[in-house]
Amino acid sequence: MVKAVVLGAAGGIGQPLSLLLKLNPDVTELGLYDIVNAPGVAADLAHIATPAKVEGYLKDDDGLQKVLTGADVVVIPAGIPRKPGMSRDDLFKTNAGIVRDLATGIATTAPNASVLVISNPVNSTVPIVAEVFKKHGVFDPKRIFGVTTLDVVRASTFVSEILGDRSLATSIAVPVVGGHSGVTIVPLLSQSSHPLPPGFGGSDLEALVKHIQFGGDEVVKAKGTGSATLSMAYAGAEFANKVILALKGKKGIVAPTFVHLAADKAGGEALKKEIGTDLEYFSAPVELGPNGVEKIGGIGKITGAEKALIAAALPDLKVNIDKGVSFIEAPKL
Ligand SMILES: NC(=O)c1ccc[n+]([C@@H]2O[C@H](COP(=O)([O-])OP(=O)(O)OC[C@H]3O[C@@H](n4cnc5c(N)ncnc54)[C@H](O)[C@@H]3O)[C@@H](O)[C@H]2O)c1
Ligand SMILES: O=C(O)C[C@H](O)C(=O)O
Repeated sequence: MVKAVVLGAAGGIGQPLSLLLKLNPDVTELGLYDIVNAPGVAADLAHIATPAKVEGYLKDDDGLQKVLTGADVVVIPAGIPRKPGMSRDDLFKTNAGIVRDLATGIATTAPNASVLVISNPVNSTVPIVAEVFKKHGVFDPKRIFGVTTLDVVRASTFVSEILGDRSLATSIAVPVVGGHSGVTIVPLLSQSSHPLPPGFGGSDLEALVKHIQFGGDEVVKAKGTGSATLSMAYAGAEFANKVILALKGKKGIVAPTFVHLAADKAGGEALKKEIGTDLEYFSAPVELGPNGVEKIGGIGKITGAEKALIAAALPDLKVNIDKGVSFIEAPKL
């Protein structure tokens, strides 16, 4: 029995993500919440012949509390998206408050749920959720995840294009570490499961790295009115389905995700040493388990250029993380 909940379920990401979660046969209950249209989206999805019972709620009549009751996995795509010319950080002033309020609802009604944060800026919204949980005395770093899967999906797709075989895209795995914005997105292409062609390097490699780091900007520019929704729904469902499988006891599932490094003390400390930082959050390959984060993996062998990319990511990451933490200012634990 798994209850999955989507907060922001009527939005551009929320609707296709809810559809994909409805298709997961392990989901027995699907709770949808939004400030608009969630009951309608729920009524529509409820007719799909898969096991999940679907319910939709609005803010009135304690909708947030109702949807979160009994939740095992809560995915948050609530909040405004970018328009051309905006950075993800420009979304902070609107989305920080939205995420804080939703996290407060989770902390009080479903403190043991795994929380998957999609709302941008992820590098700041994940610390916001953590600080809210600390304030309520229910902080468990093993259960709070920043969803960076779209960067991994983009890396697989773009590498398959370079290899000239798109059919490989679903089997190509490239670890993407750091965070989820611009230069904090660090693809470790030297560790691609399918190596790049011999001689691929120099400006071609730099262009590929930029394509992955700024893939989100490309979509924002092409759409003109918002950001990636369909590819994000795909990526969000892929990550949520992994979390659900691990929750149900499947072993050995590893995925990059932005986590508090105390989620695995030994792994987190080793990672900090490896990358030379005292940051509390980083996206790293994480082994998932029934209680959330099982193990934080290291970076492993990387090239000099990749070391430089990690070093370039750290200052921005620190600014983003500090901004999220100070927005809530929980008492230090
Ligand atoms: N992590 C990632 O890789 C990634 C990728 C794409 C988009 N995003 C982010 O996801 C967020 C959503 O993007 P979108 O395109 O779906 O936006 P959208 O505007 O289409 O949908 C957002 C939804 O959130 C709802 N909402 C707003 N305030 C709410 C609240 N307090 N409670 C519940 N619901 C609320 C809105 O009513 C709307 O339905 C944005 O912040 C965007 O930047 C993240
Ligand atoms: O680019 C954005 O603002 C949305 C998202 O973070 C993405 O990477 O597509």
